[in-house]
Amino acid sequence: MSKLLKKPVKLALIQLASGADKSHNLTHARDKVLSAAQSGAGIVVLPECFNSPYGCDYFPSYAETLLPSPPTPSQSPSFHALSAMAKEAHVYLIGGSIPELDTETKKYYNTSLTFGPSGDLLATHRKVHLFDIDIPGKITFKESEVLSPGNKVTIVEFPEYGKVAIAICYDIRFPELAMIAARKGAFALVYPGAFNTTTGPMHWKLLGQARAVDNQVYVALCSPARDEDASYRAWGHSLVCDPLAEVLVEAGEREETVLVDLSGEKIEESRKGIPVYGQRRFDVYPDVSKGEVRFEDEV
Ligand SMILES: O=C(O)CCC(=O)C(=O)O
Repeated sequence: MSKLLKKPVKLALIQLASGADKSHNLTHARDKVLSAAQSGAGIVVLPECFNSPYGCDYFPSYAETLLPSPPTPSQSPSFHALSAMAKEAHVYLIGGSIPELDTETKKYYNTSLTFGPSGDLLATHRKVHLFDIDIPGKITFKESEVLSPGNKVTIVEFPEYGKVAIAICYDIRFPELAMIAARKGAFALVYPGAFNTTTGPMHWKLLGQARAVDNQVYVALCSPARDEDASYRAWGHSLVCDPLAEVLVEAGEREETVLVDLSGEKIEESRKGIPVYGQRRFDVYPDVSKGEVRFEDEV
């Protein structure tokens, strides 16, 4: 048995086409999750903001309340839909992300919910690094105008398989999160994300491969499908890199589900062949996974 990934598993990334109608987005996601499970997937991933269009203008009107947990169905229809689809499909479901409103603090977050095959909530990740960029003439985006950042590293244990790290989109640009998760024993880093037609071609695949080669783990990036009429045009190209940073599977721009088999042996082989994993010089520089790392939400 592999140390990190207890048994092989099929991973599905659903490059979902979402629109303005939330309840349609939820039923559409359910259909896709069920069909991924029918194709043999044990772990299924949805994209960032899978229940809404993506953009600062949309966060408040689509936001749902998650706390105290569990929320009621009227506080969070997406929580209940995700829980039900995980249970019905009997999969581990990394439910992309949804806009969240904490009614106590009045703060909005970009939040990912992960459910187990019994429909139980396993993890919540609020996007830690907000997408604030300004490339003149190309793209200016300031999530921090509306959203607040999360404040923890998220690693979730899937009892049948092992540990998976979850972070959202822009979080992938910060290698520390990935390094910490890999050194804490994650076999995969999963990023629901919605890059765009400027930074997508520049960095999407490169960042997936970079996090994989640095950490010798699987890396999965799951985008929404591109909507040419939307104010924010997602890059698409959902992909999975193996621990040698080879891209195993890559979607196009439209709605599509990509499936790939993950095996623990592949992680161990890659680490045996190129043993950087055990050659680090923590006498020369610090190990970011040690010391001040927050794994729990600050209340
Ligand atoms: O980092 C990028 O280029 C895109 C990030 C993004 O779209 C996001 O965080 O939602």
